[in-house]
Amino acid sequence: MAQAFSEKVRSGGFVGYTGKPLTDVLCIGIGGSYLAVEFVHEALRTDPTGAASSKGRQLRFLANVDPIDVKRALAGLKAETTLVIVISKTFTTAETMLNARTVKSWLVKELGSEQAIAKHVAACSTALATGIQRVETLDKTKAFGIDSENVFGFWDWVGGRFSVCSAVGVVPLSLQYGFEVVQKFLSGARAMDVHFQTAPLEKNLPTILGLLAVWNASCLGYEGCAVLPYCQALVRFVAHIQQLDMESNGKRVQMDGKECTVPTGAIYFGEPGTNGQHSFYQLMHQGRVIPADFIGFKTSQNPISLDGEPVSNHDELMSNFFAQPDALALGKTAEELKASGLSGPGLRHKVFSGDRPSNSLLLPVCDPYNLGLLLSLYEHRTAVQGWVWNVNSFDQWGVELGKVLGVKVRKYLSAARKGEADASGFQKPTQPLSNERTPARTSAKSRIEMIRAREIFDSRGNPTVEVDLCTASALFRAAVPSGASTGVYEALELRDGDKNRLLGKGVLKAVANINDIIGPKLIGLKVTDQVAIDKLMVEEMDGSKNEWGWSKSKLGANAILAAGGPRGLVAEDLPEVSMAICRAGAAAKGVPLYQYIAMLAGKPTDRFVMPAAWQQVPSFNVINGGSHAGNRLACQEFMILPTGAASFRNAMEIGAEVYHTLKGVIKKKYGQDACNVGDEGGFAPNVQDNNEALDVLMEAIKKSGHEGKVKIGTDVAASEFWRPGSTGPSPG
Ligand SMILES: O=P(O)(O)OC[C@H]1O[C@](O)(CO)[C@@H](O)[C@@H]1O
Repeated sequence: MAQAFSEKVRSGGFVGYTGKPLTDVLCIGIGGSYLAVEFVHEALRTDPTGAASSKGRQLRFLANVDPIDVKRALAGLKAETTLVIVISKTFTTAETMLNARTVKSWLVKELGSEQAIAKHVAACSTALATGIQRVETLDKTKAFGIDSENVFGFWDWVGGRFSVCSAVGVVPLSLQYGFEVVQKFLSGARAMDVHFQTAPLEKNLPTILGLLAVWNASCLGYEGCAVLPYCQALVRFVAHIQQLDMESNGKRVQMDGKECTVPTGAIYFGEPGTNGQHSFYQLMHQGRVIPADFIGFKTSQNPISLDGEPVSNHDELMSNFFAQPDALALGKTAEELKASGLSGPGLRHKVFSGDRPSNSLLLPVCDPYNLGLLLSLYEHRTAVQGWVWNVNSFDQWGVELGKVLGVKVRKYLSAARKGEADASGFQKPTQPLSNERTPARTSAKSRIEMIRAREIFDSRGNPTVEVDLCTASALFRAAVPSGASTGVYEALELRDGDKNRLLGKGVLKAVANINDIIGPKLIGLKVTDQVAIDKLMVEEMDGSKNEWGWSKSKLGANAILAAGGPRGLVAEDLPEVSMAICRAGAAAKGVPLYQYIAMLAGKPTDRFVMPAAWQQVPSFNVINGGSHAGNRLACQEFMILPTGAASFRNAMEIGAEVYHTLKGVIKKKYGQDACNVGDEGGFAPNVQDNNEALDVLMEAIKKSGHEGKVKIGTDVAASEFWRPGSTGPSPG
């Protein structure tokens, strides 16, 4: 079937939707439905027979679900002349099916009709193998629009990584190189099958190689295995062997379900020689012991001999092929180095321990037949190891968990793009990553889209941090109070300490911490996830602590506060309340800020002293003491709150009237100079104690005619005047 189809396509008997011959083939498949086919294709590309039989044709692969791979695979292809082969044993593999749908949409767009799919898409699957699967898979391929005539089956007991000799490899390779070339490849594979089946064990190559692999991994404990083809045409061979061996034999339990008692499998890697020599061979010679397979060919696919050169280019290559295993095995002792005249401190660096195992496989030439031999040799070698270890080399449960979790993440991403999505089910490191990865930032109102900080100056001329936080719908701005007084429980704000600028009080470091560290981590997070965000900033990103608790000294309390936790109370039972995020959170919830903060703190709002009708009571800071003034008053701030006002406007009027009446009272009692104001605009008369300040204030309230409508509030800043061991406030 594959032969007839490939011949028809190659001869122009089967043409595309617009009647043009199909000269280009794009294979869509992954893992075992891709790697070996690409390896053989790469190897045949420069084989003279392969090169001749594929003239004017292209074979390409699309495996990775990364859309970049789509771009690369389609670059320069014309839909009219392209035949797509969807290769999937199950016809369900997520990456393959998405890539197939993507390319299908390209075909339909380019060719202008869904009908084109029957002419431009074929499939290799377990479609025709057994009754049930035939029906199931043919349904799937049919639903995709593929003509059942162009579905090529193979047996469902063939594992993907062992499937290149089935339709999986035969269809695309025959299309590219002609069936005759592929037949030679198959006969090489068959010859190795027969050898494996019939040769006595001591001469049985796959058995010997398989046993050596077990010996190296399980008895000698070597974890790696380097596959080193001295042939550029085998550039994708190692990738295939990596899957073949690691997916087959990297197992934890044996066939009977019991735990494996020895390590199984190995870490396969490699590069064609001599490239690898200039890369990882250093470690193989003087670092870890890594068993290696050297693969070489007596004759090159592309022989070159230059006049005047001592050897041909292939001989040059093969000199390395022969030299490297010797270097690994024999090494070089210090004595040998000394005997050759070397001495001094550098000598030890030139010692090679040797005794490093390797196999050397020398084949005649890299042609279709020998490629078949090589492929089959490694397939059987893989099976031999599995039998010794008593593991099932033909299952791959290890890839399942990631697939299942991938489905969960996919669901999350899909929901996040549409609106709300909850990342809390993921591991901690995955949560911010998945948020970062969701640029739609989902529910426009509630996701942080941008955070930008800057240095500003407060009313006292002190630099402080201001933050702009944007969601898709609004900008929320917060500036950090930069206090004159510092409570002992306060977290530690970060100042630049550069005495040449702003007396060391600059906050450019804190600003940079927001712009470069905090901000990027918060993009995409929900503004209503206040507690989690504060925890993230305070505990994970900053992480500093002092005797009182989280001190925020690393990133700076001022940096964290602008976006995150409060100026500083480190007491554990207080919620970390962010300013900018908090404002955005309140807006997202549609409640006033005070109510939102109370909600976060788990506190009721019924005792808030504000009329329900207008919600906000201005608080006027009218008498200053403590660190805010140079008087003897210990208490830092006395405030008036016009809670009996009829409206906000009325409250402002009352506040202003009391304030100016107070000025008159103070002037009369203490003189004009007592009307000077303190740090925050309150008067700073030279009163002797707190009671006297309250008396002055009460007099002003009465005099202004607002008695009964105004409450008095204070911010005493107690830790500024109460020192441990002292018996009372000082001063005043
Ligand atoms: O051929 P399918 O069914 O698309 O599967 C592709 C690959 O995915 C795996 O099942 C898991 O990686 C491989 O074993 C297989 O080769």
